[in-house]
Amino acid sequence: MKKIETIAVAGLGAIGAAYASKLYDINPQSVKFIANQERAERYRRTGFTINGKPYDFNYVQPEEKGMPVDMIIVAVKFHDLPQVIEDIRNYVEKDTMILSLLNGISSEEILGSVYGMEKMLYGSCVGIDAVREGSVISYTNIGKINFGEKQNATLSSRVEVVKELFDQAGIPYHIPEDMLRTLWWKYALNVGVNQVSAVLKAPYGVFHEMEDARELMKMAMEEVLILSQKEGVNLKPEDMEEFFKILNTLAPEGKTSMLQDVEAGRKTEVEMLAGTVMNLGKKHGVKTPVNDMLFRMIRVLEEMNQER
Ligand SMILES: NC(=O)C1=CN([C@@H]2O[C@H](COP(=O)(O)OP(=O)(O)OC[C@H]3O[C@@H](n4cnc5c(N)ncnc54)[C@H](OP(=O)(O)O)[C@@H]3O)[C@@H](O)[C@H]2O)C=CC1
Ligand SMILES: CC(C)(CO)C(=O)C(=O)O
Repeated sequence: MKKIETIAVAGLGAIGAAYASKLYDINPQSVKFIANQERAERYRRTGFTINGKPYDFNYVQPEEKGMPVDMIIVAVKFHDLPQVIEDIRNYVEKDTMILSLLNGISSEEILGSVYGMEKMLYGSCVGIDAVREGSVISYTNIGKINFGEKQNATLSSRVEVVKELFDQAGIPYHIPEDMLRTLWWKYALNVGVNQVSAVLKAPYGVFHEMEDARELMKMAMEEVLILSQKEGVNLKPEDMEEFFKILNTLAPEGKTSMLQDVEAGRKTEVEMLAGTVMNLGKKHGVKTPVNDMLFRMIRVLEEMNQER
C-alpha cells in the first residue's frame, strides 16, 4: 500500500476540525475539505479558529471531478451521512480508504454498502472534549482515534499507512484488536453520557461530581450491555469502569456533542443512540424503558428548539 499523500475531509465540526487541522499542519496541500458552495463561502468568510490558531482551509465542491484521494475522513453527524455519501463520490477511486469517525455502530456498514466494505476502515474517537461554537473550535484533550480493520490481530498494510500518517501528524491513536467491540464500547458510553447530559443540560463536571447523574448514565448504558450480549459483542459490567475513567479525564466545563446540539438548536443524533437501542430491543425481545424515555425527551427538546 502506498503512502497517503492526498486526504479529503467531510465535516469540519468539533471532531473534523480538531483532527484534520493536525494533518493540515504537516502538509496544507495534501488536505482538502469537501464543502458545498454555501458552506465553503461561509467558511471562507469566517475562517476557522482551532484552539486559538487561525486556519484558512482549502475547500473543494462535491461536483468537482478528477481529484480522487488516498483517504477520506468522514466526521459529520449521523443524519448528515446520506448527503455525505453523495458528496464524497467524486473523490473515491479503487484504492481510496474511507475512515469514519462518527459515533455509533453502523456508519461503516452504511458507507461500505455504497462504496464496498474493502474501502472502509473502522474508527471512533475517544477522550476528546472538543466544543464547537460556529467556526471556533476548542478542546483541552485531543483524546485518540481508535481505528483499524474490523479485526487487527495482525496489522494490514492499509492500517500501517494510516498509522504512519497519524505518527507524522502527532494524532494520538490506538489500534484495538477487535474494532467492532470498540465501536460498541464507545456506543454504550454515548448512549449514557450524551443523552443524559442533553436532558440534564449537564457539562462533564456534573458527571464527575454527582452520583445520581452517573447512575442515570449507567441505567441507559446497561440496556446496551444486555443488547451487546444478544448481538455476540459481549460488553461486560467491568467495561463501565473504563467508561468512567475516560469521563473523568474530560474538562469539567466541556459538553457532549449532543448537549452542544441541543444548546445550538440543531438536530441531535438521538435516532442513532436511543433509536438504535429501541430497534435492537425489539429485534431481541428485550425491554429498553430507559432509552424509550430518553428518546422521547430528546425528541421533545428538538421540537421545542424548532418552535423557538
Ligand atoms: N464533539 C465531540 O466531542 C465528539 C463527537 N463525536 C462524533 O463525531 C461525529 C461528528 O461530531 P462533531 O464534530 O461534534 O459534529 P459537529 O456538529 O460539530 O460538526 C459536523 C460538521 O459537519 C458538517 N457537515 C454536515 N454535512 C456536511 C456535508 N454534506 N459536507 C460537508 N460537511 C458537512 C457541518 O457543517 P455546518 O458547518 O454546515 O454545520 C459541521 O461543521 C458525530 O458522530 C459525533 O457523535 C465523537 C467523539 C466526540
Ligand atoms: C465521549 C464523548 C462524550 C466525548 O468524547 C463523545 O463521544 C461525544 O461528545 O459525542
